[in-house]
Amino acid sequence: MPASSTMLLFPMSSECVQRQGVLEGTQGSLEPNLKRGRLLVLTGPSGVGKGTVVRQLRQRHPELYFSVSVTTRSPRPSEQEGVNYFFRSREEFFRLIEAGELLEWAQYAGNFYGTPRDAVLDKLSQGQDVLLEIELAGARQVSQHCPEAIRIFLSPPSLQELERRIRERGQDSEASIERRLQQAQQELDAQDEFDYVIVNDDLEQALLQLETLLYPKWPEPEVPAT
Ligand SMILES: Nc1nc2c(ncn2[C@@H]2O[C@H](COP(=O)(O)OP(=O)(O)O)[C@@H](O)[C@H]2O)c(=O)[nH]1
Ligand SMILES: Nc1ncnc2c1ncn2[C@@H]1O[C@H](COP(=O)(O)OP(=O)(O)O)[C@@H](O)[C@H]1O
Repeated sequence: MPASSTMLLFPMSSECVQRQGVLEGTQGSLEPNLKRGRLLVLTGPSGVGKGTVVRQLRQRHPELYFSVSVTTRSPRPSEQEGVNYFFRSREEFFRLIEAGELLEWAQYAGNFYGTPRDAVLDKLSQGQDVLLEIELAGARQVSQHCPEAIRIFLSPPSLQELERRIRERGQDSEASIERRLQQAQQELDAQDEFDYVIVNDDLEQALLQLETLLYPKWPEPEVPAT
């Protein structure tokens, strides 16, 4: 597994924000010095622990806006409408695509998933950091539109452990588990495209790495000796 890369974080600036101005009809009227939020993209194979990491991160950083996606997948017993996803019919999902209401969308393991555009762009323009937890094809679309997005790949310690986690979670049918595992290798092969790779072996360590890269503590200025 590749180690975490050491690229610096970039502030939100160009295309994504310009598109935002165009889309919202606000270009030119935006406060030039308004601090933009950062767009953070978390990707990784099913079962690696994205949801677990995101839950913990949100508890520690309630100021982070988590984008709730739209999906055509049926809710799992533990999931709630509007909290985990907006669960919609395929017809409604395709209507959202047609209406340009999704920032990105993709098909994954037989279902469709997409990011509601307006909420994300509103929060960014208000200076709030936004977190997307999305799969590979969606992450690639975001990279094209918003090259400043900070892309993080969560990787498992091994494929065996990945399978163990998906099975232990006990939320998916056997067919759905098979589809997710088939997809996993393709996703792992693409991890070098990301700005950072974090291996989720020990959960606390992975969270710490994620927090360190998202919220780096700048060195205190040295106090001159008197
Ligand atoms: N492209 C895209 N992928 C999404 C979106 N929301 C969730 N996903 C991804 O879809 C995949 C399947 O999600 P889900 O059915 O919840 O399964 P899980 O990852 O096994 O918990 C995961 O990789 C999610 O990160 C979205 O809005 N857009
Ligand atoms: N570091 C870890 N070590 C062991 N188990 C983990 C770890 N991170 C997550 N899990 C477990 O793995 C399973 C899948 O995690 P989940 O967050 O649902 O993955 P994803 O959202 O990526 O599909 C869950 O049962 C979760 O408790």
